[in-house]
Amino acid sequence: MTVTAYAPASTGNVSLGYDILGLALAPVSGELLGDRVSVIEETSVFELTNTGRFAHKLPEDPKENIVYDCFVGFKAELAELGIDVRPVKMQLEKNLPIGSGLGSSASSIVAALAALNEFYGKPLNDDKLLRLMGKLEGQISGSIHYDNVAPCYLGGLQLMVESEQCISSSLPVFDEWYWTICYSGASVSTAAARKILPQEFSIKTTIEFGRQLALFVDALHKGDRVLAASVMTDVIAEPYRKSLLTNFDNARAYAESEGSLAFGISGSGPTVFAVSDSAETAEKIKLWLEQNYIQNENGFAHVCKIDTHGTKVSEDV
Ligand SMILES: Nc1ncnc2c1ncn2[C@@H]1O[C@H](COP(=O)(O)OP(=O)(O)OP(=O)(O)O)[C@@H](O)[C@H]1O
Ligand SMILES: N[C@@H](CCO)C(=O)O
Repeated sequence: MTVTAYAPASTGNVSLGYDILGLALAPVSGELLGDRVSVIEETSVFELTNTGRFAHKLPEDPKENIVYDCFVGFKAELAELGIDVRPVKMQLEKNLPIGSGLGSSASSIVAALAALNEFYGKPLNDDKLLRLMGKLEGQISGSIHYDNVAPCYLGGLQLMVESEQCISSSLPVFDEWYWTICYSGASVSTAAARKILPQEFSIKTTIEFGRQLALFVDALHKGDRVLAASVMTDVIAEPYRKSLLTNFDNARAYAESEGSLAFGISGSGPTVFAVSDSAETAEKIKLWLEQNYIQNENGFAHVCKIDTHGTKVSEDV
């Protein structure tokens, strides 16, 4: 029986929470914005076929696809439980662009592991799966960060806890907020965008980062949208990364002139996001970004809400 998992796009950092905050995205149009991975059947040799809009951007060798590493990692975890996993035939529908800032590798990893786990009767619990997802994401970006895999798998707005007991905790969200996202069509390597950041920050920046994050979480729990929006600025990555993004300052200036509540880089970019409290403003910003931020035929924009469901697994998706 074929098992298919859909894992949504995600925004890491959310400006103010570098590596600590992430949220899952669902276009209000109802379109899917995420990868789908199917486990079709057991076979004698591992097989992977790629379909979808961005399949042609994937490595040609299936063994260089992160989905293969997911299979290898999953097999090793099950071996520790005394369960033997035979090679499988898998399919990846690659709907998210690579190096987009939308958690593209995370989406493939999460969908692959969720589908494998379901196919084998759920031998791994959420915690084990999340730790494995983080490890595989770290393999690609150079260091483990859960701010894409956790919201992608669990849905909602997630705060990275990373304790022995728990990887991630779900935060309250504002249903009134719209998240306009726009991918320019360029590719930014997450590993490279991490390398350009300083290894140390001043005490002033450190205090500002902590203050903002604390106030944001407090504001979410109090339901104070004005306070939450007022601290959504990025003192860690944006000052260094924005030079990688063509037309970033103009895009921010336009979004702010239209009354957006916050504007920033999604993950390591080049996707940007704007938060608005009306569908009309969100659509207006989307239109401007489509006309002025997109650079080539690979780009796109969506008005989204937070995807509170996360990964969906089904035997007949
Ligand atoms: N299924 C896959 N999906 C995405 N990238 C993959 C996949 N398999 C292998 N890769 C490789 O992993 C690397 C992903 O790079 P990177 O981490 O910069 O992109 P990303 O995860 O798509 O970024 P982002 O999180 O910003 O969307 C690329 O070198 C790509 O070729
Ligand atoms: N927190 C990660 C997200 C990458 O999508 C980073 O900004 O490098």
